[in-house]
Amino acid sequence: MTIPETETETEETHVTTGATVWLTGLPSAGKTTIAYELAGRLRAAGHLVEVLDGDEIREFISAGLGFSREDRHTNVQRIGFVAELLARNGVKALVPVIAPYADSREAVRKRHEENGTSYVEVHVATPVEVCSERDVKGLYARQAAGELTGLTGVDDPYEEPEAPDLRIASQHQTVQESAASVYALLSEKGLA
Ligand SMILES: Nc1ncnc2c1ncn2[C@@H]1O[C@H](COP(=O)(O)OS(=O)(=O)O)[C@@H](OP(=O)(O)O)[C@H]1O
Ligand SMILES: Nc1ncnc2c1ncn2[C@@H]1O[C@H](COP(=O)(O)OP(=O)(O)O)[C@@H](O)[C@H]1O
Repeated sequence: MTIPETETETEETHVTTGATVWLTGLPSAGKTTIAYELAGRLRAAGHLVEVLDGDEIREFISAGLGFSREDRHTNVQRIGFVAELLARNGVKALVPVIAPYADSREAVRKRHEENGTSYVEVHVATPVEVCSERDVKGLYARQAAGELTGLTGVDDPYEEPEAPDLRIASQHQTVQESAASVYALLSEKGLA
């Protein structure tokens, strides 16, 4: 069978080194913004990219789950499963998801290791004071007003990664600088 020329060209121009890049951090830390900025840069360089946005995942794959420790763990394992599938098949799976518990994140890392799939952990380490000022979705204000409990980093735990591949102090950087630092890390690791 003759492969149409256009398909051949498409295959040749795509970078197919897959990896999961997990951006963990507090609400409003900058996870989603950095993920989409990085996605644009990677796509421009020919990478296959998917962003597994926490809000979208909770609407579909994790519909019905809340924010208890158990539900957050289940949510993170489901996302980790999908990310690993994508990464194993040549996609850069960018995951801007809080993932507040170290054991949940470790289980995802282990699953990647078992499958020989690259996994990169980025801690978007914006301090809670800055996050609550940004308050992109108004969650910090709602918590302060007593309309919401169990907000990560305020009255619910966030276990900081002890040894992430990269820690980003987004309060001292532009979005472009933060995304560039993740891109540079991927380059160092031979993934970009
Ligand atoms: N109680 C509480 N704590 C933390 N976050 C909350 C809560 N209620 C709603 N939200 C919003 O839910 C968004 C998705 O959360 P995640 O799936 O990333 O959380 S988790 O990893 O399962 O803990 C998360 O998105 P981001 O703000 O982008 O981090 C929050 O905006
Ligand atoms: N260096 C930076 N990296 C990421 N976001 C930043 C940075 N500096 C300022 N911001 C701002 O912080 C906010 C982060 O929101 P968002 O990405 O939705 O956070 P999260 O996904 O962690 O909840 C955005 O308004 C973004 O423009």
